[in-house]
Amino acid sequence: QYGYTLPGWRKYNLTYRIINYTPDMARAAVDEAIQEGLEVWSKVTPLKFTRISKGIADIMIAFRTRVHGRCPRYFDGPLGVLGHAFPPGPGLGGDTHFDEDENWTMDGTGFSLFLVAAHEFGHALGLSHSNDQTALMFPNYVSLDSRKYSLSQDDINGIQSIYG
Ligand SMILES: O=C1CC=C(NS(=O)(=O)c2ccc(-c3ccccc3)cc2)CC1=O
Ligand SMILES: [Ca+2]
Ligand SMILES: [Zn+2]
Repeated sequence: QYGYTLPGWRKYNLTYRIINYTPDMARAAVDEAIQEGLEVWSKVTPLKFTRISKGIADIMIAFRTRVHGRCPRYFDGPLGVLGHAFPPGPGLGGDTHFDEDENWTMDGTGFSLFLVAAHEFGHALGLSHSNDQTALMFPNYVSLDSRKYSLSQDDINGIQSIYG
């Protein structure tokens, strides 16, 4: 059963901004992985994501290492934690950071940015972890072939319990 849900966004039109890029992947590949990670959720809810290239977006996306900016959570170097996202809300709410010390790839060798992004965006939309090991919100990374990846019913029940 999906984890209990935090209050979600009180609007369906959300903006996102990619602050910086990882050198591990082509920019276009990063843009695509982020867009697909968001589409996983917008496909099953009334949510709409609009990309902006400057100013403050609801979901600010950045690649960071160790202690970074005014973020209260830190990264731990290669492996371990791959990313973190803040639940819906003003300011840091919704912001999603990826650990730049990881090897981000789309070919299955390193970590799939698409998969980790989809998981983190689940948090940025208000979902917590699920104990259903087939769920995207399961706490442990399973390197599936992200091409044929789809949401589990548990994820869908969870997100629709907030934005149904
Ligand atoms: O709140 C937390 C705390 C710890 C986390 N660990 S992680 O960054 O290594 C991570 C773990 C699992 C995933 C994942 C799980 C299922 C499918 C795809 C990715 C992504 C990131 C991820 C996270 O969002
Ligand atoms: Ca790490
Ligand atoms: Zn952070």
